[in-house]
Amino acid sequence: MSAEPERHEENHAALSPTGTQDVEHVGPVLDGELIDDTLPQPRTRAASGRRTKWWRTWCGASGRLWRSGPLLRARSVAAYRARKAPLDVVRLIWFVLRGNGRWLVKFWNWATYADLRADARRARLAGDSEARRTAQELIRSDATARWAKVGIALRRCVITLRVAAPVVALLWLVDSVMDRADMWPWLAQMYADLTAVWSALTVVIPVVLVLAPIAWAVAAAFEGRDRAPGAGWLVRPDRADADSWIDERMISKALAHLGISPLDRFYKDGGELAYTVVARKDGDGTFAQIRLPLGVTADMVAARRSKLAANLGRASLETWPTKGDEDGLLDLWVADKGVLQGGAGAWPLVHEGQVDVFEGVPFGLSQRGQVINAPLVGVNWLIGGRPGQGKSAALRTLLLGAALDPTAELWAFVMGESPDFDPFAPRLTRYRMGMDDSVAEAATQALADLLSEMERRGRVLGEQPGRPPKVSRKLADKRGLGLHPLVCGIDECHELFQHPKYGKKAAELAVRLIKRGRKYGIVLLLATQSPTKDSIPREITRNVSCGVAFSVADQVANDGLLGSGKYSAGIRATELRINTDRGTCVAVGITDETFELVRTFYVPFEDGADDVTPVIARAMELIEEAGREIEAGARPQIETAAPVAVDHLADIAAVCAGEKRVRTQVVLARLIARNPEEYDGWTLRDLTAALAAHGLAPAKSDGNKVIRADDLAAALADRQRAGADESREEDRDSAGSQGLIPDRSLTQSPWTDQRKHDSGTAGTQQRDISENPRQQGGETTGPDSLPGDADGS
Ligand SMILES: Nc1ncnc2c1ncn2[C@@H]1O[C@H](COP(=O)(O)OP(=O)(O)OP(=O)(O)O)[C@@H](O)[C@H]1O
Repeated sequence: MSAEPERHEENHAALSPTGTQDVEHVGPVLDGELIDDTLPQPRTRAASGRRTKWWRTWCGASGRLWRSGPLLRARSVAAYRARKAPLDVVRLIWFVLRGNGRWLVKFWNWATYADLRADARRARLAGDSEARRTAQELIRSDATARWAKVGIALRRCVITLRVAAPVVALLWLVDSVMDRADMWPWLAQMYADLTAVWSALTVVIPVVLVLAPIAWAVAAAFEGRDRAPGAGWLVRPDRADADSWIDERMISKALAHLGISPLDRFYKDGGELAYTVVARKDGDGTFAQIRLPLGVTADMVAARRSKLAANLGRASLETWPTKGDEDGLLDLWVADKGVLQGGAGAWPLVHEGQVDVFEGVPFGLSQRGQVINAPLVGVNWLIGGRPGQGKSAALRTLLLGAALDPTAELWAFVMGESPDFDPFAPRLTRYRMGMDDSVAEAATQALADLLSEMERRGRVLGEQPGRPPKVSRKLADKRGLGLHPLVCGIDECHELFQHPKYGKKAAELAVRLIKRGRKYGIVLLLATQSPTKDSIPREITRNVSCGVAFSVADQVANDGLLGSGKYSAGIRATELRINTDRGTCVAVGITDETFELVRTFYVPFEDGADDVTPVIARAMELIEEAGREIEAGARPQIETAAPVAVDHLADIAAVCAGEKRVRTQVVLARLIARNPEEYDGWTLRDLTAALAAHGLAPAKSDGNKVIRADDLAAALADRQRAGADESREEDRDSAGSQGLIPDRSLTQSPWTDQRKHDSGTAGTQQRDISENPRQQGGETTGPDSLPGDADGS
């Protein structure tokens, strides 16, 4: 405290000038302002606040950018390259040296005709004097030609020198004796140009002298590089699987160590593989297509799949070397590590949605991670694999999809005691489950009925305008025709085909159906544990369009399900591990790809989890909304489902009556007015097709398309004549037995069968449709007639 006044005085003393006592001395006066820092300082604070805010934003943005994906990748690649730099430099030097070495060898081989000499040597060892002489003559003639070329080149140099030297000497002489100002202007100009050229050369030559060795080194490094194709800089160290990331280099390396001798020779000779499709991301993996060198086929690579998988750092299941369009083209798809272990997720239609079976049913995820909409109409399916790997679940998914199409009719037969399809009962027109003979009999009868139905459908199709070759959505929607999709699933079908009493017949019927039913909207879905030639007829395995193999034990089962030759082509369900890969299958025919590795959707129905019943409930609602129902009484019989065929030609003639020619649009309008049920929805195309069926075509009149009354009259007369001839023929052949007499059971209509089975197996009472099949020990509780319209149309 006492120190303060003293310091004050000292300050005063320091400020007082000497000798002036009575003047009050103060320090220098400074202009200032009293600032009360307790008061707010708005402007300064706001400005600095803005600066801070801006700074924070900038820091945040640059931080985000710094941590962003591309920069992170660029940084990690840069850091990786920096770490590798010393090694890279050493490698580069080695490449340059090796490149020069390779050039030397090439030059030596060229200069000494090493290749021709080798030919001559081989010929001598083989005792082929003719070949040896040819090689020696080639060496001689080549040497003569080569020296001749050298001679010509030398002569040209000498001539050039001879002409150029005197000119240069003369120019130098003139320039040294004459002043440029005294020269003719053109001569002076020429000297000026020459000087300019010379100055340019003095600049360019040193640059070239510096660049040439660099270019030489680059070219030598290129020549001396590792011969495995694929760019090393593609390595992505930031990836978790950087050690096994797939690019051309990795693939080439992996192929080089398969132990295929022609491939090894190819690499030894410095060959480089040609990639017709470079490695690129394809769904959940990488795809590349490689043209294999001489002597190597895709099958040879496929046969060494596990070695290839090991070389690529993958599991066998993740490595798919298959034959491309040609034997020498290798299609290679390699899954991202571990990706196939995840399931396909929930079935997309489990909670909502409807299906058009003509468009397909969501079946699973392909190896590319895309949803596969599996075709149903126009194909047949054979699903197989070891027990408990997902066959029934896959069949159930397909049938569930079909159930969500209100126009589809579903039949199901389970040749064993399994409740897998019980929840379908309300939606099934026929359903039998069990191991007894009656189930085999019912299934065989169903196949026979399907065959009869197929024949009926063939006739109905033949009567349609333009004779369409197959059932389309449009035709399937025409209620009265009875051409709706009819899907019949048989689980554990080997039990049926091996049945001592019905097996042979069932197999025969199934083969006929598979061969011919596709066009008529009749689909057979077969599932089996045992796809051998004894349990499934060869003709079935040969003719099904969609083959699905879950984990199978051997090549026989594999090819039985997927088609012969598939195993050797690398399409192998044997690689699927039992239980581990449950629900994953190899499928052919379900897309345009040669094969698909499918993780199938799973709709649970086990251990108290039941997602199937709600879907079936929805399917029933859809049927109701569409005005259809599955009830025996309201169903039309198959045989009578086809309406009385409408005579299109007669109708057209009728609407044109009294007029010489009528425009096609007018004819169409009149047809619709005459019989809307038949002609509503017809287009000019349908009309043209209906005419074409009788050899007619619209004519042109004043730029319009017309139908001429004369043409119609002639066509009607022709038809009448042909009809008369036909009936005469029939009279002659009164036995009416041309062609094969179909088996009796084939002539029975499904309806007849349904009526028969309405009462269940022999001795049982007719069941109420609300009965539970389980209570019946596998009896059908489903309604047993075809879906149709509520109105019975
Ligand atoms: N796609 C799938 N995803 C996940 N799990 C599945 C899948 N498919 C089937 N599973 C599981 O596998 C079990 C067996 O399936 P499923 O009954 O369909 O096999 P299966 O091959 O028909 O057997 P079996 O030949 O004995 O009838 C199912 O209970 C289910 O747990």
